[in-house]
Amino acid sequence: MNSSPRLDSEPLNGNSVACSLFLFVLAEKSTKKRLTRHKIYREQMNITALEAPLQLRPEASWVQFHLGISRHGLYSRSSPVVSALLHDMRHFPTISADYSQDEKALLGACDCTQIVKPSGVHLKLVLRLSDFGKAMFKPMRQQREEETPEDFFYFIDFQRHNAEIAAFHLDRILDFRRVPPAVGRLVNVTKEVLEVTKNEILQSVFFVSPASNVCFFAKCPYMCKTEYAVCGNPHLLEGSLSAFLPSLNLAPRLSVPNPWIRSYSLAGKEEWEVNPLYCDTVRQIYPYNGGSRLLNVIDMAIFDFLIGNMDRHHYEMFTKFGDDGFLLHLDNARGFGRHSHDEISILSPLAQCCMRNEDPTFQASQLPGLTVDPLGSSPTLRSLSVFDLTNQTSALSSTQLQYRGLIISSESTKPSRCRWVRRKAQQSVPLLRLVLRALDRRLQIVLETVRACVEAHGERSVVAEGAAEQSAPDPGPAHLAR
Ligand SMILES: Nc1ncnc2c1ncn2[C@@H]1O[C@H](COP(=O)(O)OP(=O)(O)OP(=O)(O)O)[C@@H](O)[C@H]1O
Ligand SMILES: [Mn+2]
Repeated sequence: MNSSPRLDSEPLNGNSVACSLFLFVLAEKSTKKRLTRHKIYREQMNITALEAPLQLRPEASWVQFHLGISRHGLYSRSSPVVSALLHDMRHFPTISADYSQDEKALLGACDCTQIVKPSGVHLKLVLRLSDFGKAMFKPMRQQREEETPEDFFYFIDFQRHNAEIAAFHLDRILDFRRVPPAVGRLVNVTKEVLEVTKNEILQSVFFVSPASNVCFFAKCPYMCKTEYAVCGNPHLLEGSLSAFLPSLNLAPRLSVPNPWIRSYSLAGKEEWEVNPLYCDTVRQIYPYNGGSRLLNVIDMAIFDFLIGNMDRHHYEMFTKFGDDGFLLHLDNARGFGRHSHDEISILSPLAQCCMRNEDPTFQASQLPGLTVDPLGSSPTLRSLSVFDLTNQTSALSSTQLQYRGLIISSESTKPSRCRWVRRKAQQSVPLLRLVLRALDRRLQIVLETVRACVEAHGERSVVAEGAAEQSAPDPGPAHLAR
């Protein structure tokens, strides 16, 4: 188990969030030298300074997002914070940019033992916005409508920025609320990254391509070639912004290897791939031998099957919520790669853990967005219509709006770019329909799997009544901030 560095810290409260904000400002103020150097750099580069207003607002959407995290999920069902946060992440100017911690590990700038799996090819940046909120920026690496080639291994698959966005909306529709809010944005890599970053290494990896576009790449020990760079057009680069979780100091998280992890080598096979009774072993081992952890892993498998994500090597949890806290569905960039193929192996935790007796496999409330009727002649899904393009439910229109968010956010940009984005969006409409069809199809497979289990072992031993949270022996604190 790969645990986060500070498991023993005090519970997070509102004061400590405010305190950390002030510490941040103090830290920023105290690094005068660095700022001076940066100022000189900006003057040399003839860059107009984007001065950050040192104003911290406790009502800032990202602060409210952090304070609203509870043992039931990252935000509450009716939380107004999410839309405010999405708006702010899309519109607020950046005041700084840096590599993420795991990318820094590759540069020797931090302790590699604290990093789950450093990845250099996946260029991503941490952007700080003018309200001091942070977001993880994943740039567009391939055309939106491109399917992953059949011969690609999942671990060399591209990261898809739009998969991060779509996964957030699907997770929200399913009522899991375990994916940090994510939004699309056109980032001006010159103004919003190069001109605001204090990281000299990041500054040094910028270059202008033969087509006069501004590009940059990750400094990494392998595959550091300009063909792996990302480029603006000439400055604007489409990407996803995911809201940052509270820092590990304030809200420690565990990173746990997924028991159904895949082999990250060309020929290797993991035990779950060859042993159909693998779940019986997992079920006997802490923490999967009690509480709702195994059910949560099954939730995650269902989510991953729906989005087609084979890259769930670890999951993270807030330590404060204990063993039965929710699993964070972080990093969904390898979802939605192939709408024409359903990867059944992702459902293995659900299929293999179909229980024969005692402990029921499913909580009736497990898929809160779904009405699971495993014995019904045709499995029904309360929110099936949200995936149906012809059925305009409010949930659907919000999803579409977000898919179209990239177009909306481009309206303020240059006309040529607007036309380009609009053309792309038009091209992606048939794709959207294929993805929605895949979701419908996969949902039927999930419900079919549950039904087969019920048919084999009887409903009473498969489906339990009551919420998983209520059955937890020690529910722990309800709120991250209390
Ligand atoms: N929204 C977030 N807030 C805070 N930390 C995050 C967030 N998203 C990701 N991280 C941290 O950054 C790490 C890397 O992120 P992510 O997995 O999305 O990128 P990646 O390039 O796919 O990396 P890897 O190859 O390690 O999976 C995560 O394991 C997590 O600890
Ligand atoms: Mn990843």
